[in-house]
Amino acid sequence: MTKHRVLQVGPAPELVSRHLENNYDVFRLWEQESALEALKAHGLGCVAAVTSAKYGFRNEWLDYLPQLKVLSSFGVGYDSIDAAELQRRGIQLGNTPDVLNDCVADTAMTLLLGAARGLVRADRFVREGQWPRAEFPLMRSITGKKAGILGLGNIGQAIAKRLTGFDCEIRYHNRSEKKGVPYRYVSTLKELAQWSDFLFVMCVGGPATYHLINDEIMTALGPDGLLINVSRGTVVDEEAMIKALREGRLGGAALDVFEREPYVPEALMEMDNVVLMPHLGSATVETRQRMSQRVIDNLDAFFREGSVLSRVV
Ligand SMILES: O=C(O)C(=O)CO
Repeated sequence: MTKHRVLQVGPAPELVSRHLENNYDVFRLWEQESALEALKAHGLGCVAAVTSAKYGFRNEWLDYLPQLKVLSSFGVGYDSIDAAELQRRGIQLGNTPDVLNDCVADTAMTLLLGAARGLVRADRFVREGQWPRAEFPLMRSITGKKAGILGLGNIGQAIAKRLTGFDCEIRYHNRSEKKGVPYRYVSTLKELAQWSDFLFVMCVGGPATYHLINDEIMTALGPDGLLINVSRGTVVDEEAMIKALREGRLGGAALDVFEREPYVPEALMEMDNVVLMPHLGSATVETRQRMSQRVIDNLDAFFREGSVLSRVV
């Protein structure tokens, strides 16, 4: 039986790459000198493509992929892919939701605990031999505090569940109120920020949420407030955040995502009240294994049954 031709946009985890090599006729786009030229020459036969939230997918490629029927993407976020354009062309898009909820929520808690209690600073303090000579500053308690969540989807709810264990009071803001959740809805983001000690950003990325966290929101969160972002860097106005942190209008920031990854502004690296992670939200062996399997299952299900399992469009 002839194998379906699959366009692989970027390097993938071993499990995915091995499955593709064993079951499909793979065209490895990232190894080509010019993606567009390569697609002009070889795109015609590709019926499927595999990418990730990180590598995304460019609309300009679609003109050279007339037989493309399905795109399977590694990651829950798809702001780097134009889902509406795929839908318009009748191309299915599959992603990897749910299998990473707990892991991303754990990352959010790691950032909260690390930032509020000064873990990174304290580690540096010990390693640099400062302990015998100096007093480490008092940090902030977590238990019983007010936690706001922007975006109470499945991951937001997994964060809320963890915060409950710390006796935190939880409120949230979404585009609309969510039925059947035990947390209070706040109708404006500014009001939520004003109320919160910690504000978790867990909404989707893309144009609809671009710079939702702006100067006004950070000022509302205030000089003792902590901003935690595990969604997309584009949701936070990075320049405004740096200014607010510098001027003491925002207490601190704990960030897994940035506006121009992997570039992180120098100004943030110099700040003691900032904790930085290189987009590791779902980066554990167990979770990446489950995400890899979903990428494979989405693709195989399409060819077996005509529909991906986790369908975006
Ligand atoms: O899956 C995604 O989109 C992520 O960014 C996980 O960190």
